[in-house]
Amino acid sequence: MLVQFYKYQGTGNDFVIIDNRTNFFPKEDTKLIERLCDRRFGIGADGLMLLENDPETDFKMVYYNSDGNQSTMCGNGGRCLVAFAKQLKVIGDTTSFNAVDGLHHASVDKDGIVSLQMIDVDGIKINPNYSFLNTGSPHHVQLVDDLEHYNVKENGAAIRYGELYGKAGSNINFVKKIDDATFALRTYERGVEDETLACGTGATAAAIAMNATGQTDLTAINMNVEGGKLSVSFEKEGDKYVNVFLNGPAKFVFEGTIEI
Ligand SMILES: N[C@H](CCC[C@H](N)C(=O)O)C(=O)O
Repeated sequence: MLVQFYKYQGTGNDFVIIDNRTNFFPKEDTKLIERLCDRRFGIGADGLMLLENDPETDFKMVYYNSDGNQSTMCGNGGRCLVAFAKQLKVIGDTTSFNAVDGLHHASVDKDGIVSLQMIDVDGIKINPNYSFLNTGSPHHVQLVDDLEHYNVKENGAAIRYGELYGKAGSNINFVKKIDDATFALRTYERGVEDETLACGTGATAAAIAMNATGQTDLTAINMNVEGGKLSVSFEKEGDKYVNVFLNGPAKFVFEGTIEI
């Protein structure tokens, strides 16, 4: 079967997107999804998303990591899917959609910046050398001095597969403070099993963790990632973080067809 696909990227976190509103796609075929994400034998991407119909909202988001397994929420993927839905004229400049972690609202501004509301965050675990929180996906966050030269893949894999996070694992974020309003971030992503150029739920987790651990008192924070610039804003309600938004570009790269 010949399938139309669309390639999007959000600050270098890249995705294959397929319009699956007719429910034709073989969602259980892990090997197929892994091949479509393979950068030599397939299209190449950090993840694959299906746009599907949803009875309550504009659409449903289904997300798979490049290992072919369905996974938890993808922030950059969610932003790219909103841009795709706008391209398809499924939505205008604002939308509500359902994803694995529930209902999301989003908007697209005149410059194509997509602002995605993330889930509320509470129950942050703060340890002396790292924090752990869930922003739709699980994230370990730790400060690193020489982030530029840090071996993210080796050190990230060691923590992700170590005793801290058991079978489920976690995404691993390494952060460096630039100033009170800006942090640099590099992320080892679970399910990609490598560093990605950006991680949206990771940027969200890092920004909240920097506030929760007193690195900054600000609630609107710039996150400089390898693939560009994201920003995160939120409000504190006691120990909870609400009205959490992940903002940044989400760009169409190319479209094509592929035999599956
Ligand atoms: N790899 C993540 C999901 C994608 C997260 C990332 N691409 C984002 O933008 O949030 C996980 O399995 O927890």
